[in-house]
Amino acid sequence: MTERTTLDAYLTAWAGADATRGAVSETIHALMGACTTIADIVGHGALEGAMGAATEATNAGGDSQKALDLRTHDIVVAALKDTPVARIGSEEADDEVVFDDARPLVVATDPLDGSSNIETNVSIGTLFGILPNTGEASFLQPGSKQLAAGFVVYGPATVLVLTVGAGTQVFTLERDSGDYVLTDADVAIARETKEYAINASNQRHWDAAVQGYVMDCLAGVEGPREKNFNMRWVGSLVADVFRILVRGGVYLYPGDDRSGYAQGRLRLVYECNPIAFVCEQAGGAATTGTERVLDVIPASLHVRSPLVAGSAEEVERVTQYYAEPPRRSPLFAKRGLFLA
Ligand SMILES: O=P(O)(O)OC[C@H]1O[C@](O)(COP(=O)(O)O)[C@@H](O)[C@@H]1O
Ligand SMILES: [Mg+2]
Ligand SMILES: [Mg+2]
Repeated sequence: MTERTTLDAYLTAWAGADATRGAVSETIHALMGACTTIADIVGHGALEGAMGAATEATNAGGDSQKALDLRTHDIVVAALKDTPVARIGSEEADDEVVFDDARPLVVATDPLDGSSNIETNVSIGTLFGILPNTGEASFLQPGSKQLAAGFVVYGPATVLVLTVGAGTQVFTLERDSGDYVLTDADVAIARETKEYAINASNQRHWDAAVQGYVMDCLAGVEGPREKNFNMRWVGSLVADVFRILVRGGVYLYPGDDRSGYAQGRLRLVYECNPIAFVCEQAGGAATTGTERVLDVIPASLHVRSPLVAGSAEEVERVTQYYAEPPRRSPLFAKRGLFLA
């Protein structure tokens, strides 16, 4: 990269004299202050104490909250207190945090994504979506109304994946200066892929469409896809999607027949929508299986949604399994895999 572009320079150029864009820029700047603090905490690992320890508390989704879930929520809230943000909708608070409804924006956030990976020294992250403040129903706007969205991955490097609706950009935290430096401009997700990501331990609970899709991937060159697939599953949405931005792939968290999982595990407003916006702006796609994620009207702040996101052709292919009656590949019929 010949020219060094910082996040602040990028946002200043994008915002120009536009007041709304200025407010969005200020909000992203404040969010990144929080994320740098979180990156520092995460980077200390066990020296910070038991970050992955379960607390007594549970969130609206029924997950038991870890110490770092609560700490990161507090850090994000504190960082946005004196910004253009009127309200925060966070995974870790049942109710919205309301600052001042005269302000123009609201922020939806999953302050700590990948909670089950905290203790394992595997990448975790923070997701956010910024919406116009429309009052009490602000978080019930579809994801297509997001003014900006993205996520930070706390991995070997701390990276910010950001879209302000003008492509998807990757910035890397330069630890010495504290700057987020543009390291991959206008990311393009490969349209085709031979790699998928799904929690295969739930296979017996999947619907027929996902059963059929994965079965045909597993059939490899001898199957209907006529190519061998690889599988990767980090178990942190942010890390799995970052890999997809880098080398293509598709992430699936479908609904399944476990109790409470009819709409999958992920939350629409602060997980699926930011991912969908980032993927679409990188030339990829995101669907529930039957509907574009960004078109879904959220029933509530914490509502769940199935998610299939990543390489455009592969996402489209998954939607075909939902649209057409599932079939069994001859290979699987012969070998009896997955069959009752
Ligand atoms: O291991 P599971 O239960 O299938 O769920 C994994 C998924 O759940 C999540 O951890 C949900 O996010 P949280 O950690 O914010 O609850 C995703 O990051 C991940 O992809
Ligand atoms: Mg999450
Ligand atoms: Mg979380």
